[in-house]
Amino acid sequence: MATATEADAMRRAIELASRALGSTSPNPVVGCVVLDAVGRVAGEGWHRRAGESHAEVDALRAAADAGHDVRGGTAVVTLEPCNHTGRTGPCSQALVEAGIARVVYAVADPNPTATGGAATLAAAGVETEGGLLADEAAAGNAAWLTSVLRGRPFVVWKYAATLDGRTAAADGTSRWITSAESRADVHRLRAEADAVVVGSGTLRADDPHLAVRGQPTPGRPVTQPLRVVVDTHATITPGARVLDDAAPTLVVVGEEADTRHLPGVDTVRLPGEKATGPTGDGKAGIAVHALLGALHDRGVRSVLLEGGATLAGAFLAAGAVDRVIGYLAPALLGAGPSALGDAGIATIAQVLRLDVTDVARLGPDLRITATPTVPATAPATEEN
Ligand SMILES: NC(=O)C1=CN([C@@H]2O[C@H](COP(=O)(O)OP(=O)(O)OC[C@H]3O[C@@H](n4cnc5c(N)ncnc54)[C@H](OP(=O)(O)O)[C@@H]3O)[C@@H](O)[C@H]2O)C=CC1
Ligand SMILES: Nc1c(N[C@@H]2O[C@H](COP(=O)(O)O)[C@@H](O)[C@H]2O)[nH]c(=O)[nH]c1=O
Repeated sequence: MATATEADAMRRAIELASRALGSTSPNPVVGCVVLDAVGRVAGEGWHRRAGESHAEVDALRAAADAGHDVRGGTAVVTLEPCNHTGRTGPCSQALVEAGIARVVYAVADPNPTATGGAATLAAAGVETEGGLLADEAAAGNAAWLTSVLRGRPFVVWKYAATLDGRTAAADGTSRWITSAESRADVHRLRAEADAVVVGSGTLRADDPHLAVRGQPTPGRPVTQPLRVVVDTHATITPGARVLDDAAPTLVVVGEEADTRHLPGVDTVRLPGEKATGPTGDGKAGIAVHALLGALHDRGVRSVLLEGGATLAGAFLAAGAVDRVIGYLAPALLGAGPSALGDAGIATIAQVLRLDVTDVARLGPDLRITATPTVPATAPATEEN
């Protein structure tokens, strides 16, 4: 049974892990607090980016640097210590060698290549306990856990709308619907995501930049996401703002697209799919799961879908939205595009219900975070 000190240490480890959101893919975020034999904090650590030290090794090093003896102590870690030698050595071995007597972890590692750390520790005589604050730790690692379990990135669909659900005015103007506070929060979402995705409609309407501006989270280094434009017919022009060098950009085009006007631009050709279902208009677009598969192959574990309504509808119809974040401004437009296009829902019996997980005030606006009550689905690929 974990102690209150260990629970406090786990809360701290979850906070430490969150500092690296957006920086560790394809790895998880992991935090670790090492307690000495009498339960004092000896060292803290977290995994900062793929290829760098894992959280346990980072915390052991911090303890050693501070001159603390951790023999007979306890490692409290948000994810089961890994058991494999990747770019760094196995953490289970490092903990054994440091003389750690007990390991408390939150979430078992579902990754087939890394799992088994708890068994290795137990075999070496280390007491192990899993499951402490597992729900909180899993929520902090939702993107990575989703990507391991579903074989595609975790998708957050974000939109900014008036109270009557409009995302632009009738003449197409949209800057700005939401407040400066809300927009700063969107830059935090971008920094925490591996990729930001928009459709070609948004590209043409807004010429968006999509990079992180400023420093959304004080004290945390800014990581830029991959900017992704879904543009079947390669309509993007070389002068588009999204093609500057502020962050990498990937242009996703159809198999037949002519990309000769885009020398030096990173493009990927993907198969199309026709919108189906009772309300589908039959127009071809890039197949959503092929898109997510291609991003996954590039190490993308979390996607921020920033619109527009048409692409968001396709993602929802494909069961590929895991979280919805709506920024609602106390303003009315009455006309103009709505937040969501056709999502293949034809009748009220098919309505997509959401659970609200958070409501926050950002300046004058409301931010509502919600998840589909029916979990988003795995990709419809042959291996599933
Ligand atoms: N306030 C907000 O939060 C936001 C507002 N907006 C506003 O929304 C409007 C643009 O939205 P919208 O016109 O819906 O454009 P989208 O950004 O949703 O782009 C839609 C286009 O994406 C391409 N596409 C490629 N694959 C797919 C697929 N599988 N499913 C659907 N589309 C696909 C299609 O064109 P093709 O196949 O030819 O490439 C399609 O027409 C603008 O007014 C913009 O200002 C946009 C984003 C956020
Ligand atoms: N109008 C609007 C948003 N619009 C979104 O922001 C994109 C522009 O990004 P950038 O060019 O990087 O500033 C645009 O294409 C659309 O996706 N977002 C918001 O948070 N609030 C707003 O009021």
